[in-house]
Amino acid sequence: MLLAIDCGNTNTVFSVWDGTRFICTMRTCTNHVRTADSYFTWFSTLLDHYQIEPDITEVIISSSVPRVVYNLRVFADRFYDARPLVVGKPDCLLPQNPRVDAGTAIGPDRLVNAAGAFDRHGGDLIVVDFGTATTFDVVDTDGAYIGGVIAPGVNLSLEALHMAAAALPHVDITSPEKVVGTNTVACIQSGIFWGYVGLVREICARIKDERDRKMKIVATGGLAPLFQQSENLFDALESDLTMHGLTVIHQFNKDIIPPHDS
Ligand SMILES: Nc1ncnc2c1ncn2[C@@H]1O[C@H](COP(=O)(O)OP(=O)(O)OP(=O)(O)O)[C@@H](O)[C@H]1O
Ligand SMILES: CC(C)(CO)[C@@H](O)C(=O)NCCC(=O)O
Ligand SMILES: [K+]
Repeated sequence: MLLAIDCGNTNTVFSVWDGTRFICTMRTCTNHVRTADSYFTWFSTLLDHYQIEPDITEVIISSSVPRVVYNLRVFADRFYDARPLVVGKPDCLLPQNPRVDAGTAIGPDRLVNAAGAFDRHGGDLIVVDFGTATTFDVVDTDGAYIGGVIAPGVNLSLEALHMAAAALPHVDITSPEKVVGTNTVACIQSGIFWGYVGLVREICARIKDERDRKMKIVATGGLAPLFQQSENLFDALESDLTMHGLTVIHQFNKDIIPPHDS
């Protein structure tokens, strides 16, 4: 079985793929001081809890935080005797090569999203991911990642207001019914929610204009459902898009490099 690991700047997600479906998904905070032993303690405790005994033989990692990769490599090697594929490293090939400015270190999560979305929907896509950052990944007709947009994430924007303004409390995102808030919390919620609705609409419209073609908008990330329920901004909503992309990239590398006998 395959263990797929997606390390974002806020959360790290482990999912076990049995070849047909994800049999479990576990989430922890991203922390570069976490050791291989500590990942295993956390992971095996949850596997015990769910009474799952997966036969993990392969590991793939996508990490937006370069510093965590070392300990995850040690984790894969020590506990599963596996040499992980790491997205963005030269030995991890992508189904389609990205077309961006030379020297650009594209976020592995964006490459993975592009591969996962192309596998499910074909080309000419905008993938919107509501993570620590809100990213837009543009996928060309042939499935290549060709660039996109990076905006601050929803929770980051809420936190920034609280941090910078003495009188503004920490507020959780919600979809307000009205635009005009009649208290401080409602005013902030309105600014963030409707502000992001506008941001998503405007950026997608401008990408379609610039590309001069029809494009499908696929959304993922924790807050995508909130925007979809209220405003129907996306053509598809897929909570497992990054994990799916990891299985696609893993399979692609397996198919082109058949395992040795012996
Ligand atoms: N209704 C909601 N209100 C507030 N937070 C929410 C809500 N629904 C989901 N979330 C949050 O969304 C987050 C999951 O989002 P996701 O995994 O896409 O991004 P992330 O972990 O924040 O970012 P990254 O992947 O960059 O680490 C979780 O932290 C969860 O608490
Ligand atoms: C934009 C984030 C933080 C989103 O997770 C990540 O993809 C990243 O660190 N990207 C590097 C820069 C780039 O993608 O162009
Ligand atoms: K993410």
